[in-house]
Amino acid sequence: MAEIIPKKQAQLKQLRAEHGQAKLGDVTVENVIGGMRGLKGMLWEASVLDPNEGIRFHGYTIPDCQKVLAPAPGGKEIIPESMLWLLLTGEIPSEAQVRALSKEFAENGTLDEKTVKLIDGLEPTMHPMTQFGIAVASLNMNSSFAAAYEKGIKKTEYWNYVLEDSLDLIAKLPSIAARIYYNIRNPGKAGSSDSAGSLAVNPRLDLVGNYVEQMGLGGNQSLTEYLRLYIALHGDHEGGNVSAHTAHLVGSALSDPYLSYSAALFGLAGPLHGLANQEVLRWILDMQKSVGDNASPEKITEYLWSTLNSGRVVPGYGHGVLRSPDPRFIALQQFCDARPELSSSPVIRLVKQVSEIAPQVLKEHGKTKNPYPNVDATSGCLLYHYGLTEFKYYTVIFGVSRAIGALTQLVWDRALGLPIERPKSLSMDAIQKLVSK
Ligand SMILES: CC(=O)SCCNC(=O)CCNC(=O)[C@H](O)C(C)(C)COP(=O)(O)OP(=O)(O)OC[C@H]1O[C@@H](n2cnc3c(N)ncnc32)[C@H](O)[C@@H]1OP(=O)(O)O
Ligand SMILES: O=C([O-])CC(=O)C(=O)O
Repeated sequence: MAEIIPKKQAQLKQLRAEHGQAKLGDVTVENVIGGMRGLKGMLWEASVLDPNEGIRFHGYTIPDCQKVLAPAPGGKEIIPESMLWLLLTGEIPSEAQVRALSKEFAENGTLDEKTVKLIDGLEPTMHPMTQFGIAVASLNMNSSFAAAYEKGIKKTEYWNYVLEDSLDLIAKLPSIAARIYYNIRNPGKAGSSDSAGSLAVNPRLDLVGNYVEQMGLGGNQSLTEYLRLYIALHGDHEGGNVSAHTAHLVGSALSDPYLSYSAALFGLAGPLHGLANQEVLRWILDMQKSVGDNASPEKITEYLWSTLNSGRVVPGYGHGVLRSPDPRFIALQQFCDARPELSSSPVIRLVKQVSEIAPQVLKEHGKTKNPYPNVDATSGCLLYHYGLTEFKYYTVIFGVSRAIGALTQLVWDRALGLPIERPKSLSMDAIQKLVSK
C-alpha cells in the first residue's frame, strides 16, 4: 500500500487541478427526493457498478476474477483474501501473497476475553445482526487508529492505522460471527468449555475454512467452497449501497474502522438491503408450502401476484442501480448448476423457476425499474440447503463479507485525505424557492 498510495494521491491531485470544475451531471429535484438515485456524488476506488453489465472490481468482471484470483489449497472458488488484495491494491495477488494473508488473518483471528464475555452475555434471542454490530463496535477499545489520533498523529499517517485496524477486524469477523452462531444453536451453553474448543482458530486454514470449522460445519467441502465464493463476491458493490456508504460516511468523521463498520452492519440489517436474503428464504418456503414441490408456472405466477397484490415487495428482485440480472446471482446459480445435489434440491429448483417467471410478472406489475433477480434471490436458499436453517443468521454472513469492500475504501479515504462528508440539504420550501426563481 505504501508503494501504491503516492500514485493514487498524484492522480487525485491532477484530477482536482485539471478538472475540479468539470460537470459530472445535474442535480434535479427528483434526485433530492428520490434517495439521491443516479446522482454521481461519491468517490469509490475498488469497484464500479454498470447497470447492465453489473459489478467490476478494478475493471475485472466476476468471470474475470474467477479466472485470475487464487482459490484455497485444494479448492476452486475465489477466496476473500484474493478479493481483498485486489480491492485494496488494484493488483492480482500471487498465490504466496494470498497464503501470507490467510496466515496473518489466522494469527489475528482469536478474540480476547472481554469480547468473548460480551458476546456470550448477549440475549440469545436478540437478532444476530444486532449482536454482530454490538460486538464489532466494542472492538474499538483496542483501535490503533483511535489511540494514535488521541496521541496526535499527522493526517498523512492516518491510513496506516486504519489499515492495521481494518485487517485486524477482518481477521476477527469470522470468530465473532461463529460465536454468535454457536450461542444461537446452543442456548444456555455460551461460555462453556465445549464452545472454547470448537471456536478455536486453526493457523493452517484460510479465513472461510476457519469460519466454517468454527460454525461446526467444517466437514462439508461443498458448503466451504460456497461460502468462499459468497464472501468473496459480496465484498464490494461500489459505494452508494447503504452498508458501504454508511461505513464511508461514519469514517469521514474519523470514527475508527470498528465503529464505522459497526454502523454499516446496522444498515445491512435492513430488509431492503442485506436482510433481503433472510426474507427471500422465508418467502420461498411459504411459496413452497403453498404451491408444492413440482409447481406449475401458473401456480408460481399466481403466488407472485398474491405477494404483489398484498402490497409487499418480491424479495430478491429489483435494484437501485442494476437493470439486468445480477452477475452475482448468475455466479451462484452456476455454482448450483455444476453440482447435481444442489440443482436437484427442491428449494433451489424453486428459486430457479421463480427467476424465470418473476421478471415477466414484475414487468406487468409495472412498478420496479429492474424486474430481475439480485444476489439475495438465491444466496440464502443455498445456505438452507446446506442445513443452515437459522434464517436470521444469514445477513451475518453477508456482514463478514462486506467488510472487505467497505474497509478497503476507508483506507483509501484516509490515504487520499478525503474530508468529512457533508452534503447540502434543502427543505421543500427552500426547493420551491429555488425552482421558482
Ligand atoms: C444486496 C442488496 O441489497 S440487493 C437488494 C435487496 N433487496 C431486495 O431484494 C428487496 C426487494 N427489492 C426492493 O425493495 C427494491 O427493488 C430495492 C430496494 C432493491 C431498490 O429500490 P428502488 O431503487 O427504489 O427500486 P425502484 O426504483 O425500481 O422502485 C420503484 C417502485 O417499484 C417497487 N419495487 C421495487 N422492487 C420491487 C420488488 N422486488 N417487488 C415489488 N415492488 C418493487 C418499489 O417499492 C417502488 O414502489 P413505490 O413507487 O410504490 O415506492
Ligand atoms: O448496490 C446496492 O445498492 C445493493 C447491493 O446489491 C449490494 O450492496 O450488494
